[in-house]
Amino acid sequence: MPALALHQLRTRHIGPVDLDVAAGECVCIRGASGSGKSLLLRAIADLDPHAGEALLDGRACSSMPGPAWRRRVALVMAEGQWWADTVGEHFPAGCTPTWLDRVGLPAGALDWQVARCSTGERQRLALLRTLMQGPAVLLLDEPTGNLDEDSTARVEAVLDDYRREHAAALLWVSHDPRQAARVARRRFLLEDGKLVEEEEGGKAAADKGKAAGADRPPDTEGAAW
Ligand SMILES: Nc1ncnc2c1ncn2[C@@H]1O[C@H](COP(=O)(O)OP(=O)(O)OP(=O)(O)O)[C@@H](O)[C@H]1O
Repeated sequence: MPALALHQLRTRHIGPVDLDVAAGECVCIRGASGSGKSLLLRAIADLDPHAGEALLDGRACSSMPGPAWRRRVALVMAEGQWWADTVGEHFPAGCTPTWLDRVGLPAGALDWQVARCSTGERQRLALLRTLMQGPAVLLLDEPTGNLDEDSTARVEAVLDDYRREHAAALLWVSHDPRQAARVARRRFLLEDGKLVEEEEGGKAAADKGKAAGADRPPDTEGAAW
């Protein structure tokens, strides 16, 4: 059974989308600006109205309260949302220096005022905040969009470790085809509201049918922590 399953999902401009993401798998979605990648992730997170169904381990989103769904199927937006003055107030369970170091931030970052954080710092902190909740599915909206090369490599490594350690399903939106090739074996283009699977080398597959990956073994070897 796939960790995340989308059945005929439709939202504004998008769909129907059918997609399975196995536990421990990372699937990448690219597409032109305005093609609807963020809309699709927001619909899966049950933040926008949609038709069709998203399921987590066979359990329908529509059978769960929205906040409970989003704790398990977490959307990580570019810079996250911030409601208190200091970074640490957004980490009720804390965050170890190890985690902060792994994304290139000092231990003292929890004491920072949110207002002083750069966009790249907010992006990494928002990601850590989500990982601390231990979601089963990560919906990643350009998670390295504001980062330099070194920070991008760090975030890719942290997400890869999280995927392996938690057998998490990752749906990763990226504009960078090289990043897509690094992080995901199955990659899709969002075109005219439909997901089209890319073949090796980046060419879109002729088969625009169901994008199912449940028959593939999850890539969970070699957990690093
Ligand atoms: N609340 C809204 N009301 C009306 N149109 C919207 C709304 N939100 C998004 N759109 C439109 O839907 C389309 C898809 O937007 P979306 O943000 O999903 O694109 P995207 O593929 O993520 O783009 P980018 O790569 O630039 O981030 C855009 O044309 C956008 O203007």
